[in-house]
Amino acid sequence: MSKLASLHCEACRAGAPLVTQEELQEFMPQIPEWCIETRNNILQLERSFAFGNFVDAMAFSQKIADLAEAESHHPAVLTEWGKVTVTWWTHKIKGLHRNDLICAAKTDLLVS
Ligand SMILES: C[C@H](O)[C@H](O)[C@H]1CNC2=NC(N)=NC(=O)C2=N1
Repeated sequence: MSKLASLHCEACRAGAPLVTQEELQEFMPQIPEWCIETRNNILQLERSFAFGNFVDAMAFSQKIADLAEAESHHPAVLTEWGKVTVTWWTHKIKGLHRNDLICAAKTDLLVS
């Protein structure tokens, strides 16, 4: 298990620090399948997962929901036939927080 995946989220609060470039350089190698996207000037972590059908995609989506509730940190999830796209960012600070890196790493562990 990566160091990131062993961590837990802290409570989201306005004014929390955005993830730094140094933190990105340190942690992104632990989540190599994830891309950093910028939408409406908000940095987001995004990865797609492939499945053989819709039922498996939905089951994986439920695992993500369970993770989100456990960490009180929630992604955007697009569930399609054979594909789930997961996007993590922190709404309160309109950008990336360490929580998002942690949840991306934990999301990778959900793939059976
Ligand atoms: C009250 C509740 O804990 C907060 O609104 C949490 C819920 N989950 C969250 N998830 C994400 N991704 N960003 C947030 O700012 C956020 N805030």
